[in-house]
Amino acid sequence: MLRLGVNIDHVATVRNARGTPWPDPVEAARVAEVAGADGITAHLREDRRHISDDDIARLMETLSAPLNLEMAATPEMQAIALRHRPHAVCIVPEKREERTTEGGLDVAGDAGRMADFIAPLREAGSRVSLFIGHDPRQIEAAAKAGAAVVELHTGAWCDLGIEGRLAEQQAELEGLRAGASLAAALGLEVHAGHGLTYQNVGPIAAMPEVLELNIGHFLIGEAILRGLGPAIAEMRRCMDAARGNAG
Ligand SMILES: CC(=O)[C@@H](O)[C@H](O)COP(=O)(O)O
Ligand SMILES: NCC(=O)COP(=O)(O)O
Repeated sequence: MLRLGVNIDHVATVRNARGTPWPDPVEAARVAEVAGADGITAHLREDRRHISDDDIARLMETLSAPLNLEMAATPEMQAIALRHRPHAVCIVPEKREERTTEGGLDVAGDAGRMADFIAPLREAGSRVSLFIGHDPRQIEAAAKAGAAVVELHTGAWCDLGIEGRLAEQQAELEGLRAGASLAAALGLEVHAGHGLTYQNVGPIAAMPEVLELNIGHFLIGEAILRGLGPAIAEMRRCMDAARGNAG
């Protein structure tokens, strides 16, 4: 079964554009759960541009589905994760000036620090995931650092499709396939996400090693047009069709 984690960050983006309490990402999480999301993902950025500390506290209080807290590898974020002990913590690279998460973590170049950062989170009971590209060096380093999961960054695959660079997109897909297979062989659970849409989710969902997709920006955009529940149902249909278990 391929799980769908719904990322609610950009409900908070709309809320924060006006400084009102609405739309509430926690209410969006509740709607997503009812619509069949297997989990909720929220990225608490250091600059708090969308999800806030209070959102994380309320998600922890009210959510039945597992929460996947995305965060940078900083002492501040580690303390927040240790206080809340979410089901999963996904460590992502973060740059203040970026529009969205660019590339994956450099685990190989920072192996000791990453292992030290992961250990207390794991001891606190959170499943630790590292958001990385498909470079074999990074996957091997993630396994050595003690991660339970790797989430493969699908952003480049998605962007190459938008730009019509189809040969390069195919090469990127081959890299993701090889990465998924290596990660599973090393005993890591494999997730994928970033930039996924109804149109491009198929080849990623079809990879047998991938057990979870985290999808946000596109789904929240679709929710404006057709409602969050129907948008999630359509994404689930696309995922199931690609996985070969369409009803
Ligand atoms: C880590 C990741 O891929 C997503 O959580 C994404 O970062 C959503 O947040 P932004 O759109 O602010 O990058
Ligand atoms: N980790 C990826 C994620 O949570 C959602 O990314 P996006 O669909 O908002 O690009």
